[in-house]
Amino acid sequence: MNTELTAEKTTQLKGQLTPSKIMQVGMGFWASKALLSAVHFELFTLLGPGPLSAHDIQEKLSSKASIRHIYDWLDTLVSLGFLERKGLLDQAVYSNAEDTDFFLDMKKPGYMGGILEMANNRLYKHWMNLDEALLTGQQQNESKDDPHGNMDFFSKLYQDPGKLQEFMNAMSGIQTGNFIALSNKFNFDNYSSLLDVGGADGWLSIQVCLHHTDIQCTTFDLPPIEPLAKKKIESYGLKDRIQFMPGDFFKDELPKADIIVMGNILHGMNEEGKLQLLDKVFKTLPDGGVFMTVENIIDNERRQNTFGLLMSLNMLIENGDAFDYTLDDFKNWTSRAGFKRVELLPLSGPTSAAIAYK
Ligand SMILES: Nc1ncnc2c1ncn2[C@@H]1O[C@H](CSCC[C@H]([NH3+])C(=O)O)[C@@H](O)[C@H]1O
Repeated sequence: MNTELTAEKTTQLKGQLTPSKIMQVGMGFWASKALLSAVHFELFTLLGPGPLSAHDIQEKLSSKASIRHIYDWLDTLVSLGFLERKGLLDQAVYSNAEDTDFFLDMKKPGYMGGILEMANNRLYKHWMNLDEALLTGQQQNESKDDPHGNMDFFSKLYQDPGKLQEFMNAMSGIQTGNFIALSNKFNFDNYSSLLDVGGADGWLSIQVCLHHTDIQCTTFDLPPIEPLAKKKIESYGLKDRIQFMPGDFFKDELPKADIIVMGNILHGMNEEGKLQLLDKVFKTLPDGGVFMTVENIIDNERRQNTFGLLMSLNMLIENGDAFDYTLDDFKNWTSRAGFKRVELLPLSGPTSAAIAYK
């Protein structure tokens, strides 16, 4: 059978094709930025107490843009489902949609906008240089001119207290659902101690302790984090159960624990750094101990987890030669370190816990 496409068939085929997905993704930064600006201006917090008109919003933002453009921005957010609206233009009042009210009102406990604040303030402009990153393999963030890789950019980032706090909030924002899911899904009953390496302000330890009364946690991170972590741990009344230990996971010994967790740590390393940390973790754990990472583990076929794949490109932007990985990769590295078996525990959305048993 002649399988060549005739001119007529090609035209027919093209008739069925539409560029809508290409346009949606290609121009997706418009929609992304409209939402990120709303987070930046705390629009969903402004609307927390109740509906406002476009004029009210313009005034509260001290905006000098035309009211027409304020309508355009707000109605974009309506069309995307992030706002609700009654009436039209000068008769309209705007209110939060259910999800933005829950997750993006800073005055509500479910607020997770930290990651979007950081996306607006840092990642958006660093991603502008993805072309350069793909050609050079070099990181494109604040440490672009002095790159060292393997998460070394933190020493520079943390010199700015605003950026330090913003980064902590971003990490809590992106991981809250995952840490709660991990606390619910993993059986912590057989273990009495947990160490969270690179535990930031202690959010994972807090969630585990809130869900399980018999476990003691240590959260290990760089010294500048200590005051923020202690404050947060105390605010949950957990200072007797969660200890902050300052240190450098490459240079210092890790404290002993039955379970060692790393959330979004291994992906920030090149392969050598990953193997070095895994060796250290294996030596620190007792027999029967457990190691788990909480990351956007890419599916083994590398076709499904778009967010995980994009996160890996984000690691190129942030660290140069660092990358996210599949469960097969994890199995390969952990078995080289000496672990017996691995399993995958899906958490929320694109994130899973990859678990290795000693
Ligand atoms: N060399 C290092 N030693 C200890 N902590 C580090 C080091 N380099 C980076 N970090 C910390 O690693 C964390 C990476 S971000 C991940 C934070 C958290 N585990 C979460 O899942 O949300 C940050 O809190 C950094 O301060």
